[in-house]
Amino acid sequence: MSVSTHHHHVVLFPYMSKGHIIPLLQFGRLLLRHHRKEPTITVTVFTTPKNQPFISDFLSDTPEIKVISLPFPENITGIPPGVENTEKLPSMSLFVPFTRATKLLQPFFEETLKTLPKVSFMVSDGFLWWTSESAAKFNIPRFVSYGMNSYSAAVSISVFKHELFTEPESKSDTEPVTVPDFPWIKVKKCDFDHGTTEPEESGAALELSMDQIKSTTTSHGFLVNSFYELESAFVDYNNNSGDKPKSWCVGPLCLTDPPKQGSAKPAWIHWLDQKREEGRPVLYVAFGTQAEISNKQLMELAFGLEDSKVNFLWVTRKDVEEIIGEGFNDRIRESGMIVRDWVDQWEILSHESVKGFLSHCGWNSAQESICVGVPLLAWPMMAEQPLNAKMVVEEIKVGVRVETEDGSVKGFVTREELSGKVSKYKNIC
Ligand SMILES: O=c1ccn([C@@H]2O[C@H](COP(=O)(O)OP(=O)(O)O[C@H]3O[C@H](CO)[C@@H](O)[C@H](O)[C@H]3O)[C@@H](O)[C@H]2O)c(=O)[nH]1
Repeated sequence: MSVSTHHHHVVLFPYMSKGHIIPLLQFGRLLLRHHRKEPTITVTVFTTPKNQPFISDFLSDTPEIKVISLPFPENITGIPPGVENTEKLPSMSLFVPFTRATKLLQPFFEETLKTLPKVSFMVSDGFLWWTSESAAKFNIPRFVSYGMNSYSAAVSISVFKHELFTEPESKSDTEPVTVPDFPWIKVKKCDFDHGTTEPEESGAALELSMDQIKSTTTSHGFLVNSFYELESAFVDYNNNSGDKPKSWCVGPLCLTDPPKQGSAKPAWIHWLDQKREEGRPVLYVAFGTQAEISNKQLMELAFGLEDSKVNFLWVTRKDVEEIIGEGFNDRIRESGMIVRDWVDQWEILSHESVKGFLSHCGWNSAQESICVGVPLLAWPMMAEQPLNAKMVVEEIKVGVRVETEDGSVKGFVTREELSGKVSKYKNIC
């Protein structure tokens, strides 16, 4: 198959986690939209069989994007058979073996590349470090994307460059330390999640990070799902520190989501409509696709919401009633709705009834909330979420932080803290 010289073919390869898949699919949509008048671009997305249905469904408005599945590796120690997405991992402590296993896709990826029309450029996830080797073999410029914003990248780079937390005796987990390149920002060691708390696993996690960083620095560019005006000082910092590829702000990618096409309204939208008619503001509660919340913490959250007397729509992967026991659902029948389905979060956040978002501050969720003008109650749990929460609260000033009992990111949040913050927050939103 040949293509004209004016035609571009772009390959997208997202990491197998919905928080990473969604923005890259939105980027694919954006590319096609720019070339709608004169279709001169084709887009191919690579994934694995169990991720394909979600991707095809997400792209149902854009059937011209081709999706190719490569067989996900089998018999990986610790990874249950059939798990091809971090959402299905029994624990996020398996992040390193799961991510390492993706390298076994490389031969299939390269065999398939040979059969495709010439690729103009590739955007692959930073976690799939090995795709930069494939790109080099085929002479394809590779752009890297991690799904994170420029603020968290810049703060992490500065902390790493100045070795802020490398001296073992230097800082406790929760002691605030000034970031040298951004003296108005203070961070704590626990703001930087290395994916594991086990010392024997931290070597493997560090090695994986180093491979990912190395492949990033040799990439052609860095795509950031954000916009320059939101975090210009941090975009400039990233682009002025010399040795890395230039970063390009291509967001907010959530704005590429197509308008709803007259499909039947789900029950939670009806519920939000009803709250609008009653004139009751609603707090939306959701923690993305991979946060791990213990049953004890989940109960405390439920009681905190109940105590605060706020109207809330809570989207969760857990069976709240089974964990809390009978009675809770009856008590909150008037004020709360708990949903265990996949929802259209953008549709919920855009609803007039939703006046606040209790969020883990995954970057997609935080940016979606910023875009629709819904203030955040920031409860970061892992990955770069503590930095996103800091940005939202201290930099953009569109949120209030939920504090843990011991000040650490992984610490416990009490019902009193939650109900207190929700009440305080009700007054500002
Ligand atoms: O029922 C649901 C659940 C989620 N979403 C969407 O799924 C995405 C979730 O992404 P995000 O809010 O970023 O959360 P995570 O899934 O936790 O994201 C991971 O990936 C992000 C991007 O790299 C990181 O910022 C996070 O720390 C990391 O946990 C968002 O677009 C949501 O709108 C839905 O539409 N419906």
